[in-house]
Amino acid sequence: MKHFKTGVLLVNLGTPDSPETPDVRKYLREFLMDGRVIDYPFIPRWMLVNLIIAPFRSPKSAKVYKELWTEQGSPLKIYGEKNERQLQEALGNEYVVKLAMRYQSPSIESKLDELKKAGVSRITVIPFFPQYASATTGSVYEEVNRVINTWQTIPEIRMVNNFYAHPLFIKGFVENGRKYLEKEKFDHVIFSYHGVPARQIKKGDHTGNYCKLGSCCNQISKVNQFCYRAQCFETTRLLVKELGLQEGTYTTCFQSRLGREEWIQPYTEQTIKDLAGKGIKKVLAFSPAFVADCLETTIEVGDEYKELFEENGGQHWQLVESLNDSENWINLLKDLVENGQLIASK
Ligand SMILES: C=CC1=C(C)c2cc3[nH]c(cc4nc(cc5[nH]c(cc1n2)c(C)c5CCC(=O)O)C(CCC(=O)O)=C4C)c(C)c3C=C
Ligand SMILES: [Fe+2]
Ligand SMILES: [Fe+2]
Repeated sequence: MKHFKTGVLLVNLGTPDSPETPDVRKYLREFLMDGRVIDYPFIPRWMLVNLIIAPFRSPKSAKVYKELWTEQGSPLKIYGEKNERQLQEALGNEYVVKLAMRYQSPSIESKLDELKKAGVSRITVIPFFPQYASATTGSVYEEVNRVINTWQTIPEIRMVNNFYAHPLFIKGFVENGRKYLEKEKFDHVIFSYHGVPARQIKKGDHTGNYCKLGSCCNQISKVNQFCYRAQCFETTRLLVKELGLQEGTYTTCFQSRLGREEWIQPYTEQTIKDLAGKGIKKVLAFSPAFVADCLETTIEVGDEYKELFEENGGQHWQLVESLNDSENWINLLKDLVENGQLIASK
């Protein structure tokens, strides 16, 4: 029997082409005009994005992107490109590995086209989001389907949905965090995940009334297996268990709220103020919704939240780096390609 190659499409969110305001504006427009990110009808979404967010936010975001940018470019993209090479090497020449970005470049369409031209007989799509959200994983699925639907011949496609409970994902963050925990004593550990609007979580509840965004998210069951908030809590539980943290010494919270709508809670900013107000002085911060360090980890958690903590009386704030180009991350990607995902934990 002849063997044909398998394609692997790695997809991260995307980043501006440069940290200059026009490129940041172009990125924000494409990103926020996605109906899964700002899920308003087209006209109100267009007005909000083009008349309010893009003009006012772009120069401010460009300023922080300039702090993040390195000589090689945006860390999110640099790590993604390195992961593409690392995974290709780990999998060998039976596979063709390509990296795409959901927004800006390189596009999903261009990379699927390259896989088609390479003659692959099946494709595994791995969105770089540990926890499923409609705004991220859902959006990658939608775009992959849109492109594939234009093809005459549609190959076998497998799409990884999540890996928030995968042992290698947990191991990666545990090993990164342990380095700090073994060196010094922290008063508290924060697990800060990217937030989403509360309404979007409720929209994803297929029963219509199970998720109250409260203690219902404290365990994963058949009913809420796709709840982003519940998946984040599950990641925390698994990390806490492996790290041996005591009850009351850690908090799960949600960062990066945009706009006036309610987002999932507790908010990271409020958590930081509350902890500092209680006399907590030393905090170790994990950001396990991201597999690569980016604006949201390095700048928001690493710099801005550190500043907020110190302004409120905190003394020491330490960010745990993401999986980036680590061996654990490449082993996890290899396992997702070869064995599929493990849904939830026991
Ligand atoms: C971890 C997964 C992510 C979810 C869920 C998510 C939801 C989400 N994000 C916005 C708005 C913005 N996000 C921005 C940056 C950004 N977001 C993620 C990941 C998730 N977003 C990443 C990896 C990044 C960083 C990219 C980088 O270049 O380093 C930004 C842009 C930056 C800024 O101006 O603050 C916005 C805006 C919404 C509205 C949303 C849920 C609906
Ligand atoms: Fe985001
Ligand atoms: Fe929930």
